[in-house]
Amino acid sequence: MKNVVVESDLLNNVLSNISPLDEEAMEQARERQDSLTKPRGSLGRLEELSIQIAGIKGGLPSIENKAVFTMAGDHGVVEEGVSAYPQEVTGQMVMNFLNGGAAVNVLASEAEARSVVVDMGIKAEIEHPELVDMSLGPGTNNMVKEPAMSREKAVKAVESGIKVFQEIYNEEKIDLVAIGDMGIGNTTPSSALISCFTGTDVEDVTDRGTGVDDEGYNKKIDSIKQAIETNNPNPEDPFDVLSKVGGYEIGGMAGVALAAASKNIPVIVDGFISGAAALLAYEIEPEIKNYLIASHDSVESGHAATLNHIGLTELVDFNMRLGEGTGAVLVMPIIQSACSVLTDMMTFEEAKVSDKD
Ligand SMILES: Cc1cc2ncn([C@H]3O[C@H](COP(=O)(O)O)[C@@H](O)[C@H]3O)c2cc1C
Ligand SMILES: O=C(O)c1cccnc1
Repeated sequence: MKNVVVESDLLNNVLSNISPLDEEAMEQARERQDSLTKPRGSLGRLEELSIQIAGIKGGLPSIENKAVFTMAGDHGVVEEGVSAYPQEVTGQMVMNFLNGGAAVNVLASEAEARSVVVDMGIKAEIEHPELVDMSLGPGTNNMVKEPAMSREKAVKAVESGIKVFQEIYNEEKIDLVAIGDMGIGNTTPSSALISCFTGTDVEDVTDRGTGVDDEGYNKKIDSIKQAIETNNPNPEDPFDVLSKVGGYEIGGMAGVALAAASKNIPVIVDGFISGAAALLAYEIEPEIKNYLIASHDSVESGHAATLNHIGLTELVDFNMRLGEGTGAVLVMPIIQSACSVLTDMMTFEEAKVSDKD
């Protein structure tokens, strides 16, 4: 673990329960893969995935219950003109999630995954029985002028993600988790976080998000640079970085990921923003790396810096750049297939197929 001072029993308890993968279970899975009726290694990434998940779960994996956590937050920095869309879209999309009309709903339904929608701090006031209210306020401060949030709120954001996960998990066990985001402007703090944690130049981790024009793109780069200069986040201290240039939903997603890993559950990372959250979780506890599965290669160019830094390789590249958890739920059936191959295929001996000499 990094030298992080964490002022939270809840968080420290979760972190202490993120263990190295079960090597024995992985070796057994590897041996079983090699005994199944196929040339060795012929199912490629599916084999690797099944071995990883066997290591996470400590035995032959079976995946039944799946959930996607879509965490929403608003961002003070939108007043700098960094997004192509107006801020009210955040709340409107949260309503859309609750009414089942968004891309993540459709894809989650295909994957038979439960959709959990969390208000981590949006401007709109929404009353809905299905909305999980963890609001830390009506959006962050404008990070160009001041820290996006206090350190207390940064810790609370991660704790809130942990609490949401634990509550849902206690209702019904989950075998596979996806993290997703909603928050107009949130590619801006994501780029800032990624730049700070990976040491990559701001220009190289900043892209066009919802599709800003050249003017918006330049404002975005200037805002990120200014925010980093004004607040001087310490890259060695993940909560300092989150508080100064982050977002509530980014902290929330990191909390969900850490809590899921502490229960031996694989966590599927979606795109750019969810990637920034995974990176934050990794900076808090590097051991989480083994629990992460990168779903897709976001069009947002800076995503590669995140994946390279953690050491992840995406499963698919579908030219997607939406967020919400869409890419993550899309690959759920692939992950499930990987596990089914390991558990349900017959061995050469069982199927009476001749193995190679
Ligand atoms: C209708 C709509 C639905 C979305 N769903 C996810 N995002 C995505 O776009 C936003 C980030 O891009 P930027 O930083 O450029 O604002 C986030 O809300 C992200 O989840 C959406 C954006 C829009 C407009
Ligand atoms: O990769 C993503 O998740 C993404 C990229 C751009 C805008 N919103 C989300």
